[in-house]
Amino acid sequence: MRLYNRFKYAFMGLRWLMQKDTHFIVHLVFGGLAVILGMIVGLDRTGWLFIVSAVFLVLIAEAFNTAVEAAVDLSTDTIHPMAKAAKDAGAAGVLLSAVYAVVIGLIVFIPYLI
Ligand SMILES: Nc1ncnc2c1ncn2[C@@H]1O[C@H](COP(=O)(O)OP(=O)(O)OP(=O)(O)O)[C@@H](O)[C@H]1O
Repeated sequence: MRLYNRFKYAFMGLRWLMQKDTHFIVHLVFGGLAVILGMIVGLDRTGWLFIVSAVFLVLIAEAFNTAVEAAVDLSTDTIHPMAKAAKDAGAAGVLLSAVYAVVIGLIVFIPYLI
């Protein structure tokens, strides 16, 4: 696939996530709030590295989880243990990334806020 097409389809995926996946929007809003808070408290270089990494990790996990959900829904419309396992594992990935982001947020921001 040509480089141009790869970017084109990736941006189509981003647009789809922003139109159809409310969880992705919620993560985007929280990520934006973390960035605004970072600007307000004047994060140092290391703080920005961790905050930006945590924000992107959550967005990436949500994007892959949504892809798994779409693929599962396409593959079956019946109740199946493997469909449940795939969706639950995807949700677990998002949960782990969100817990990581909260822990990083607390470690980075608490010293600035006290
Ligand atoms: N085909 C299926 N077979 C068995 N269990 C399923 C199936 N589809 C969904 N589930 C179960 O229901 C849960 C919720 O599924 P659902 O498709 O509503 O995803 P979701 O996490 O609510 O995502 P969204 O709200 O973005 O659609 C899954 O985590 C899984 O445990």
